[in-house]
Amino acid sequence: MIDVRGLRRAYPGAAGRGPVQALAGLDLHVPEGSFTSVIGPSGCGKSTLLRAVAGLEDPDDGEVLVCGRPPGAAAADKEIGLVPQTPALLPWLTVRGNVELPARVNRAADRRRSRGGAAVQRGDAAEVLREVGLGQVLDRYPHELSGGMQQRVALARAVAMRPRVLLLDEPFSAVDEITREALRRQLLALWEHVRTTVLFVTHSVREAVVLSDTVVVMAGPPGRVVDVVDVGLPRPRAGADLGGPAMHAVEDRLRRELAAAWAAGTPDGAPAGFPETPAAPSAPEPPGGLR
Ligand SMILES: Nc1ncnc2c1ncn2[C@@H]1O[C@H](COP(=O)(O)OP(=O)(O)OP(=O)(O)O)[C@@H](O)[C@H]1O
Repeated sequence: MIDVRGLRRAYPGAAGRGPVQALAGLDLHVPEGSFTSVIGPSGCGKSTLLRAVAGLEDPDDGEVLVCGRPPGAAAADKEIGLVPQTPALLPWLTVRGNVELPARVNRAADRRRSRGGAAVQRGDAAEVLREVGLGQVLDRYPHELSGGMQQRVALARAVAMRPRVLLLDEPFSAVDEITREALRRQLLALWEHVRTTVLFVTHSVREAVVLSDTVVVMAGPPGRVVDVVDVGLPRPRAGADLGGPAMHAVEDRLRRELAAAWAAGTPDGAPAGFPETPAAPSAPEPPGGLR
């Protein structure tokens, strides 16, 4: 569903400095209907990768295909949904209005293209908002919502278009830990319902393991894939009592990989105090385990 081959992307450097090589010949394959997370140290190129898959960054070299087509073409047909780090809702539209907007814009574009032909039918905004627990606030405005609720609106807005590919860039990074856990649960339940192809950028090992089929570990800059880890936990996971030894083993492996990736991406290696030995095994999880 997503194929990235030899992707290179450099940004111009500040005055007197050379360009920043953000991605250095990166390869990635995301199968249809799978949930894939990308983790890696800050600055290793995760967002650049996501933007390239969304069609928002042109590769300097290499190829990106989404649904077998260049990302720009897939995005134009609304086959790609993007949930950014900050929800970017329109303040003059209600919750329902924000979620309906992409479908309205799309219908208008369809009508222009087909001179009044049938509009594309996508998911119902109110139904998707109910799925993310916002059925009671359809007529509220963004400033009346908490940060976590706004992020759920952004998620509902992307999912309502029923995209074949959903891209999420650290969507829960700006909310507190309790809200974050609730959002993870809702994303998991929603995804186990719609089963669209997901590429999810996160800094949280726990989040990556709980949500994903596969976790891609990146190092950099320059950004590259250093490991692809099969999570292998059974589904459905929404509402399941996770947190057993299998889950801790995957988490510990990823923490070791991240420590190595962090050191590899730092010009002088790890700073004093950075753990050189593998992280201690994870503490056992309380029942429910979605932390
Ligand atoms: N517009 C830009 N201009 C110059 N350099 C950039 C630009 N965007 C990103 N970079 C650089 O490219 C590299 C990769 O950035 P990117 O944002 O993709 O990393 P990231 O892994 O998503 O980071 P984080 O986890 O902190 O969000 C970094 O070194 C960053 O400084």
